Amino acid sequence: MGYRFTDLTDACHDDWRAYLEHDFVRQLGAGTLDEGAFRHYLQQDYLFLIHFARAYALAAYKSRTLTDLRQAHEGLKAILDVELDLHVGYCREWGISEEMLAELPEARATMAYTRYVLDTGNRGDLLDLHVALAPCLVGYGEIANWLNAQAFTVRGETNPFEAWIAMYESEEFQSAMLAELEWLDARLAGIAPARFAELARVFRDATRLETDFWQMGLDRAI
Ligand SMILES: Cc1ncc(C[n+]2csc(CCO)c2C)c(N)n1
Repeated sequence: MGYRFTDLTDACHDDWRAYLEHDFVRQLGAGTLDEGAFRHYLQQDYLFLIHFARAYALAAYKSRTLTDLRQAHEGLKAILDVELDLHVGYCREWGISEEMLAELPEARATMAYTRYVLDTGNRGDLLDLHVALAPCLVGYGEIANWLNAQAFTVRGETNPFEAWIAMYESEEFQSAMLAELEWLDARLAGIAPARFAELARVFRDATRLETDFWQMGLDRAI
């Protein structure tokens, strides 16, 4: 019997749901999230994205096939050439200047999560690294879909966080998420139970660090 991505979420069901359904996410969907908390999250997310780009560079280094090397290169380019600019533009709309972003102190939750991902990729292989990144890549797509299914979610102009939800429900983002799921399902299909247990631990750790990232936003913690 082969493993698949859903076996990772099943193996840490409560942690996975706690991340997807966090108060930060609920308040964002309802449009009631404190704007200062959202601004704090956006600022730390800028630092997160920079380390995420480094993780793609590590994925390039860890690649054993030209296909994986190209995929990592595309991911790195997408963040450096497109997503960071979009994020800086979005921050500007929320009153956060590029100068402020350049001066930001890094919150402990940001450090913990991003360095955990990089360390997991460093000591492990490309699959370890992808599994450490999966709560980020797959989780945000699932969060947008989950929010859309909740009665409390407010869509449209009246929700100040409409653009955030729209970004992660977009066809472009959802198809990137599906491509990642396909990649993971193909690799997980051939592994032994002991290897699955290692990966399930990585996935659970990274999921809990995503939850801490939401909490850091809510608490405006540094
Ligand atoms: C804490 C945190 N976790 C996940 C994401 C989502 N995200 C960041 S980079 C990326 C892949 C490249 O598009 C995705 C899905 C985020 N923004 N912040």
